[in-house]
Amino acid sequence: MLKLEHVSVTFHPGTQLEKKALTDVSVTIHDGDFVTILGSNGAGKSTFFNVIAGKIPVTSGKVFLDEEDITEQKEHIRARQIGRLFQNPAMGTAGELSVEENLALAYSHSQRGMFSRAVTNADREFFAEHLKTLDMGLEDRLKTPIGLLSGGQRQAVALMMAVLNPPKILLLDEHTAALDPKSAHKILEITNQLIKQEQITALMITHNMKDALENGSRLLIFHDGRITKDFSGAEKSALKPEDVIHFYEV
Ligand SMILES: Nc1ncnc2c1ncn2[C@@H]1O[C@H](COP(=O)(O)OP(=O)(O)OP(=O)(O)O)[C@@H](O)[C@H]1O
Repeated sequence: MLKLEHVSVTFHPGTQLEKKALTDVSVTIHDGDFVTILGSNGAGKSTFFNVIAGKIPVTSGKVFLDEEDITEQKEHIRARQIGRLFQNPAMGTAGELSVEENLALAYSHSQRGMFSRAVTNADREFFAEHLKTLDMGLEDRLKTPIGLLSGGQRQAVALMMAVLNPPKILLLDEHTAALDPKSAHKILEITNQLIKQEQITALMITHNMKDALENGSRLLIFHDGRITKDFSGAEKSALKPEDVIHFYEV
């Protein structure tokens, strides 16, 4: 369970550049939730993720993961329990290293808290077995430098890197936005498959309203640094794009 209590973030406080990015955000994300997140540009969605990941400090408020207060915990420590994917698949993967070396780096860090690119035969088999479930032929490209893969293939590997040792929380930060429609669809399909298979608690920021409505079990809408709507269950299922666009302004 992830809980934010009265979290506010103000950038450059007390200066002319002062900007309140989050204002008194309180929310509980339950185990097994798959939360999609919508909101206009500058609404505070990425700041919300940065607070959860420990990339930026809160100005006030608290963050708890499974009852543990992680408000002051450093980003690299949280990274063992909180996975994150970005719009650009190049972020979080090392282009010059092979697919299997990238997987080994992620796996060793999540398992033992240290980075090792060494790959044993058992690792190779384990990685191939997992990649096979994606049905993209990536199990035959273990030795390929990841920088030579297409954006969609690279994002699929990044996704696998994030879930090989399933994190408590998976943050998906517009992770399909830079892909062509077919690849974006495939990555979203794989995302759903892995979340379900590994029972991961996930949050996904998207600007694609259809994706936000058709995926996940809960929808949060951000506006001006606050969560202004929180839909789940049948209420979420009944939502239509024309309902949602109205909430961007509220
Ligand atoms: N490091 C920073 N320094 C100063 N202001 C910032 C910083 N990061 C974000 N902001 C500001 O905080 C507000 C919220 O930004 P944030 O990136 O969280 O919005 P967002 O909802 O993710 O937007 P988008 O959909 O455009 O990615 C914006 O006004 C932004 O300009």
